[in-house]
Amino acid sequence: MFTDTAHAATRALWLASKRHPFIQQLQAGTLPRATFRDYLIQDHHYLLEFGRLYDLAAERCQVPTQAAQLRANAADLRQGEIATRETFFAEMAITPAIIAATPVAPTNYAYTSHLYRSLATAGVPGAVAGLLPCYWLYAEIGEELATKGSPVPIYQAWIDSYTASDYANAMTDQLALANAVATPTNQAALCQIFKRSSWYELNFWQMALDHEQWTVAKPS
Ligand SMILES: Cc1ncc(CN)c(N)n1
Repeated sequence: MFTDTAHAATRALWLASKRHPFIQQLQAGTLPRATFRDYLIQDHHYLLEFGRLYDLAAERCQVPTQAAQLRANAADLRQGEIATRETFFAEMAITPAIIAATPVAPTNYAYTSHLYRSLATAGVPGAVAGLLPCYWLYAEIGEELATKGSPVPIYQAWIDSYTASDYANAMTDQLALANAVATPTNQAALCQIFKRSSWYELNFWQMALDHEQWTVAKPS
């Protein structure tokens, strides 16, 4: 199955994400609040693009049941993960104006661009493969962190949001969709896309930890 192959091919990258200092500090409660705040702002930009990708993939999808699932995924994302973050934003004094004034950081821009590229070059299966590590890796990180928890309530709430049953159900549907769109012909390309998304997931933690900025000048 495609998901087994992709998961096996990215084991080392995923382990690096699970052991990343951002995750370790979040679990220990030592992650600076300013770092988490910046992560939330960048991640909001990311999640908006994620929803748009689902919409675009749904528009292009020729299989009605899969198109319906992609549309449902977009709705679930907006009513679930994106909506959940509103309580975090209130606690961290993150306003729509602050989000709008914060440029998308280079790694975030590159990751979301990779997702659009995956749709452009490998169609709906490419988008599905590119989006899958986002769900799946966070579910695994949430599961691992849940066993220890975090002493900081907002970090614990973040962990809880990835172990909630609706997130787990969405995960199962994503895996089934990925296996449905994979074929012997496209599987190698999908695996490459999945791997690259996994690499960007790892770099996203580092981006947040570094408060990454455009080094020369922000493109307008
Ligand atoms: C970058 C990133 N990757 C994954 C997730 C979990 N949906 C997220 N919120 N942000």
